[in-house]
Amino acid sequence: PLNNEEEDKIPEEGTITVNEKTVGNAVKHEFKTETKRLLDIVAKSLYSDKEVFIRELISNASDALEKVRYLQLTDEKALDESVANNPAEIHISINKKERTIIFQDFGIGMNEDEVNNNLGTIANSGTLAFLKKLDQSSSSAKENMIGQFGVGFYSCLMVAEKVEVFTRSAHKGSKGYCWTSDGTGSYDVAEADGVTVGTKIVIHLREDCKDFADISTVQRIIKRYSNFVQYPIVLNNKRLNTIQALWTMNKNEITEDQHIEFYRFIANAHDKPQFTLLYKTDAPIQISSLLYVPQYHSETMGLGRMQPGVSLYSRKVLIQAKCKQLLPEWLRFVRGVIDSEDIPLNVSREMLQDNALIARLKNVMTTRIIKWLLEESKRDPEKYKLFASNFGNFLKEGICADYGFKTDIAALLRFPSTKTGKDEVTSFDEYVEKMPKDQECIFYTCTPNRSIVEDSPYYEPFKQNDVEVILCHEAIDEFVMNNLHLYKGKRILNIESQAAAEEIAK
Ligand SMILES: Nc1nc(Cl)c2cnn(Cc3ccc(Br)cc3F)c2n1
Repeated sequence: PLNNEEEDKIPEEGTITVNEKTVGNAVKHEFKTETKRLLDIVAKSLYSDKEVFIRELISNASDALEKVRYLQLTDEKALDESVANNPAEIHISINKKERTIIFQDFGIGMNEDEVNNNLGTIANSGTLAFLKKLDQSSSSAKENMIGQFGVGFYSCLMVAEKVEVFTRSAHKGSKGYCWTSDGTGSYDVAEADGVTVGTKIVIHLREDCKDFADISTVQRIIKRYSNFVQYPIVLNNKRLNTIQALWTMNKNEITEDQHIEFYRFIANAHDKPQFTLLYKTDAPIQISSLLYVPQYHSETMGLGRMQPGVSLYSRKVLIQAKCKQLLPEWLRFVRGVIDSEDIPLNVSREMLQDNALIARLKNVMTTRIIKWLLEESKRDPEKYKLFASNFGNFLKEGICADYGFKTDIAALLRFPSTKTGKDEVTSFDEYVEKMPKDQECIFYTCTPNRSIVEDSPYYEPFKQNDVEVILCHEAIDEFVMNNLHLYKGKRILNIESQAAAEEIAK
């Protein structure tokens, strides 16, 4: 929610005027049937909530700015002179009275062909084929860029009773065009004068979508989805996006204060992170991630179950906040961002459920997080001991619930034993390392405290043979040890079991 002075700061009235004039007659085009079907699919299912049209148009504008900046660097002389004086910004202007929201970018713009084809391109590849490709994990970034441009734009037809697009390509000598449609069956294209290089999209909102002409609604949506877009987003003359997408920077460029600020922003937290991981990889999928382990967590204070806290981004644009499918439940204490350009921007909440790519992303990230925690345990054993004790329950849940990573998670556990000092702990690896050569099992006992073990008859033979016994004080430990059952080939036995009595009698 906006606090008052901030609300005051943004003028109510939009500042983008529409002075373009069409020249000559408009050419009417029927939407190809494929296009119409795609329109329906997009309007009805592809987007879980209408508000994402703002994200989509901002993303198109950002891509368009990227393209013109690239051309300025590589082929300056091909560009219209006016380009050099245009701001590399995205302007959004809303007008409550007229019920309009206008997006203007000073990007690469479109020529007549693109105006006609960018919408058609994806429909040409067939609606279902397109949607299947959208869902495929292998689709490369450039492929879904087309999808991005085309489908993204469609989304504004979900909220519009009429759309006017004024665009002029940045390439020297290009004419300006005006594309208009009410999203039903056809669209008009006409040449236009007075068009600035780039693209201006004037959306006349439907009655039931007038909220998108409300300043605080639009500000909230932009902050939520597009807060990390690399170009300034100016809403009614107020610059919005300020926090940098830290995860795209290099590790040594980021200060600890930036981490703390970013962590508090994305985790909506007030503490500091105790562990930080900046992880990027290009194969098997492109991932840029910045993850944090909080200092504290709410489950110990019985304040209810922590909600998963990692958000899914694609090229700095939010896809899904606190996405449940990104990590297994037992890692719900991890906070941060996972950004993958291979995820189609338009993927909807439903598609995340069984998306093959998401499942692979989850596997890669779970493996990397376990490795990260193991590294932290070696970097600072004392600090890690505190983490293992405060967050041990999450790890133990991972062993009981999460197949495939049991042994790796077990290596992260820390327990006292009959050989550790009072406040000391040991690990399975340490236990196995210290074991006599001929010992083949790991022994443990579940006991409320250490002193009870000393007098236990079961412990007697282990004491005699100076065999270390792991001490488990938590109820869940019995399940953990049973579930684990083996650690690196060593059976894990409760000293009260028959098997243990046989082992120690050898
Ligand atoms: N902002 C922006 N800039 C550029 Cl360069 C392009 C290229 N395609 N698109 C999507 C799109 C396609 C057709 C129509 Br009509 C409108 C529209 F937004 C773009 N949007």
